[in-house]
Amino acid sequence: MSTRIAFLKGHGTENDFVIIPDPDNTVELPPAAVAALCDRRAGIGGDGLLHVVRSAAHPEARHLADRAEWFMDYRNGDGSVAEMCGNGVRVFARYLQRAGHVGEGDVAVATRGGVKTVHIAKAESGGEITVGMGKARLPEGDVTVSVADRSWPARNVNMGNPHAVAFVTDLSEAGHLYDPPPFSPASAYPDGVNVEFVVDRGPRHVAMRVHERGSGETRSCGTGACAVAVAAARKDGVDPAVTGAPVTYTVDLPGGRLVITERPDGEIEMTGPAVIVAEGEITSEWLETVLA
Ligand SMILES: N[C@@H](CCC[C@H](N)C(=O)O)C(=O)O
Repeated sequence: MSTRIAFLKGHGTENDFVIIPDPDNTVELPPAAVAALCDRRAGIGGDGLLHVVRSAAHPEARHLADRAEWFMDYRNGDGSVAEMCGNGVRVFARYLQRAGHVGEGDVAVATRGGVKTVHIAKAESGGEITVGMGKARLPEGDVTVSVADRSWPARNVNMGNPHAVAFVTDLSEAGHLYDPPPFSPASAYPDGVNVEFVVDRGPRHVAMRVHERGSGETRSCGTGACAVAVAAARKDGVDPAVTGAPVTYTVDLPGGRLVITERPDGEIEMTGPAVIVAEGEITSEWLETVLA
């Protein structure tokens, strides 16, 4: 018997996602199914997938159910699991709003990186979505990233997921980011890394490209933009914990603009657009064929 699985498609600054609403956690999504759904030619297409599940119905989030009704079970486009997705959690909140599960204002979302508070602004004030991303960790130690025969020193920044931030003189320097940029030492990122290449655009303003772990080069990465803002601030000699004042960076990405503020207590907020583009149904015959 054929069943149909509802899906939506959304993006945040062109970091795009297949969204699978599944409140009771009944849809099986093995890595091969996620990769097939995210395939841009033979599937729906996306940098990643947002599996929308009630926290109480998911073994990884049950313990968070009293703090956040919904769990973002995030997957990369290759089917791998990641701790956090900054654009994804904003698109996730937009889906909850569209489905009538939440209204404008604050919503708590459980992620593998902890509970995040997402604020949906009123439509009349632009409707942008802000997420409290938590604090950055800056592990000590030199890191190097390479593309083809070029190498750059990079800053190790952890936003719940791992990042290597390399400042370059021109964004074209990194060439084609088809493959994951090799890094050293291997011990810096035992589970792989997202790599950002960054240029200055002016005071508190940078632009970046990113190669995402598990997805390839994408047009935006929210956790990456936060990692870049923190690395840029430290490079500019600014640490809100020392100055006692928040600092805001504008981060331009190929897919749009994100605004990142780091507060004196280390908490980081990211604001940007989040859009639902389409909705439809996946046929179970297709999924079965793909998984056979
Ligand atoms: N696009 C995301 C990050 C998604 C996870 C990342 N690829 C990883 O494996 O850590 C974002 O907006 O933060």
